[in-house]
Amino acid sequence: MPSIQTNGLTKQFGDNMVAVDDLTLSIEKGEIFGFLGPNGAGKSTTINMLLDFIRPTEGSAQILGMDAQKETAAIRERIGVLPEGYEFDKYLTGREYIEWTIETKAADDDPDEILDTVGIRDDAGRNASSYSTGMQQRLAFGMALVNDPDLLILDEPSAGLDPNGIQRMRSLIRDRADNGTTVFFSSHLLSEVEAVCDRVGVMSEGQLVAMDTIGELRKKAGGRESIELECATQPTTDAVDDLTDVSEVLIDGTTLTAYCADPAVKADVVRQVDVQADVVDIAVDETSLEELFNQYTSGGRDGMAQEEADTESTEVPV
Ligand SMILES: Nc1ncnc2c1ncn2[C@@H]1O[C@H](COP(=O)(O)OP(=O)(O)OP(=O)(O)O)[C@@H](O)[C@H]1O
Repeated sequence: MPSIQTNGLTKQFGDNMVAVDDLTLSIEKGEIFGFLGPNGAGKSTTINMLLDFIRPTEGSAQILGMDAQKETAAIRERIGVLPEGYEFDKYLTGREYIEWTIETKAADDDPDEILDTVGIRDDAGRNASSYSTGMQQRLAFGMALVNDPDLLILDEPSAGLDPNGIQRMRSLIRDRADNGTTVFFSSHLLSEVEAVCDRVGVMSEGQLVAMDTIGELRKKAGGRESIELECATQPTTDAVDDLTDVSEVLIDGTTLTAYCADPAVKADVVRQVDVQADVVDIAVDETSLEELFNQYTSGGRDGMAQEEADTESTEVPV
């Protein structure tokens, strides 16, 4: 049984805004799934439907085998949620928030242990509203960990965290997943996702345009490599115009950058440019995560993104 299963999940706001469009995905127990996408891609709307904060226009979602709309109370008992921008009021301390969550979930966690785990025990007696953004994020994460949930749903978990906090969050996520907890988290931080996720889904304009491991996404994106040549004189694009596997050429002064669809063409690029402008230095770069992300999200339902969407939709178990 998948921990999260959605079938054709769709949310339309008003007449024109389709925030989530026909989303079908399946996330297995113990998996760490990164839900990626630029601002406005539909990540939070999806999470809000999974949590029954808003109702889908069409489609359905099951959480831990239960209907997300009909069995909300039973689901809440078994999941931990870190919402985006949790707002703490000025009446409760950090410890009281953890104690309140333990009570609400009828759990038997030790508040100090959780405060220690997320690194805010020393500040537990202070009003949570006076915490820095990162400390509030740690506290909200601590609340999500109460009752050792079977599924953690985290909306932008590293928002506001310093490098130490991000590191702690990553290792906690890994630990929990190793113990069988499923983790679903949204992020627009590609490095974050690559560091911790088993698999990612990429959203763009409400649609799931790709779903795979980062390594596979990189491969499917063409594994585009760039080669940067520093020349003695200014090169022109003529030197590489005839090479079909060069997808793009940029010239900046005496530097020529060629993007190669097939890595094997790099040697030809060097040879041709050397004849024309005398190559003095060479640097090679794999597709950066940033570029990869742009390739998947800039095309929307057109171009490569569409091909990926079509491929992926046949692979999604329903
Ligand atoms: N209540 C609403 N009414 C109308 N439009 C909405 C509503 N909520 C979200 N939207 C729109 O739906 C789209 C998806 O928004 P959503 O918040 O799900 O994106 P997101 O991927 O979580 O973005 P971010 O990374 O910025 O949080 C956006 O265009 C947003 O403006």
